[in-house]
Amino acid sequence: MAVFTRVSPEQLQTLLESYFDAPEVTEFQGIAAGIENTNYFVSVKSGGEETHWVLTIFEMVTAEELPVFIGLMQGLAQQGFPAPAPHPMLDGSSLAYIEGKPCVLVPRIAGGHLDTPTLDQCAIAGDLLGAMHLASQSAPGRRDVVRTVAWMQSHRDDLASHIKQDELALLSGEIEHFQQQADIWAQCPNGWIHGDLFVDNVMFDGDKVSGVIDFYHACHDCWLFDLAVACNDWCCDAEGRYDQEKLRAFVAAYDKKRPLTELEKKQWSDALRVGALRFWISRLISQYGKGYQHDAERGNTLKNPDEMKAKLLSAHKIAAL
Ligand SMILES: Nc1ncnc2c1ncn2[C@@H]1O[C@H](COP(=O)(O)OP(=O)(O)O)[C@@H](O)[C@H]1O
Ligand SMILES: N[C@@H](CCOP(=O)(O)O)C(=O)O
Repeated sequence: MAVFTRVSPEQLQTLLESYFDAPEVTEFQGIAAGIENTNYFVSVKSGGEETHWVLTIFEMVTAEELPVFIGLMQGLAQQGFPAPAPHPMLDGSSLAYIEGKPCVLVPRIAGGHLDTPTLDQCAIAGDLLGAMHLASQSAPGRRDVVRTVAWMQSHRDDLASHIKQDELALLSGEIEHFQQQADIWAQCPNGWIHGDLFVDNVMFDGDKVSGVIDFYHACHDCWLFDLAVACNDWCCDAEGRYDQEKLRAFVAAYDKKRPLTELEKKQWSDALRVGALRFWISRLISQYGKGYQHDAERGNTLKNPDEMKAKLLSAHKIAAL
């Protein structure tokens, strides 16, 4: 369940009046999926037209952090990329508040996410990610990467007493390996990355992509990491078994859209390792970390860190492109 903030019909009406002329709410329903924010489906009639939206209330992301994400989504949408750009209010601003929390109203995307993508759908996602990287070049704003070596090291120290010795050794070794390659990563093409292009963040309506959601991990980083994070989910199962055909299809479609450099091709296995490492750490933090977000009382389901460890270990065996 993911409705952490309850909104009354009166509160919703007041909010919608800042977006629409004489709005009449025709649908208002909490969305069960999701683990971080509160989301509601909202439909509104205004000026004789009915429109469909998702109201996202932010539980973790702060009002100070949001403008850069809003600018990115709006910039991508202007380029024709299917990002649900926050709708501006009548005064032109896109960041609203409800119950003292920041919120946005975004267009409702048709369809839903896939369960297990096919080969063709992996190719579609590869093309989509390449398109996002190209389109984001003209998007405004900048957000520095959060999951740096320093971030990893500090969480490794917090996690040390919770995980097994061999896991701690693996974690430390991988962080050091990543750190030693800093000069190489600095030479890889970079820009805005989605940062979390898992299967559940790409919506399909029939055979076509209808939208991409959850841009709240987006930041400036190596594009190859974004490709790796996506492939670790789209082309690899929970036991860490890569599907080589899907991997080839995903990467080939991406490469066709945004050709990979020779250095990126060489770094492929290392990128998959870093991609898995970052999410292994974030899932461990959710489970054990200080001030962790996904506590059981809120009804959250923890994502299994072992899956990311398995992917990390398998990524060692993936050849260069
Ligand atoms: N723009 C949208 N259009 C349609 N459904 C959406 C939209 N945004 C979110 N959702 C729905 O809400 C769910 C939770 O959204 P998500 O951003 O993944 O939440 P969280 O960050 O809390 O995990 C998604 O799985 C999807 O079903
Ligand atoms: N995709 C990540 C979780 C991201 O969390 P969200 O709340 O931003 O959807 C994972 O699988 O670990």
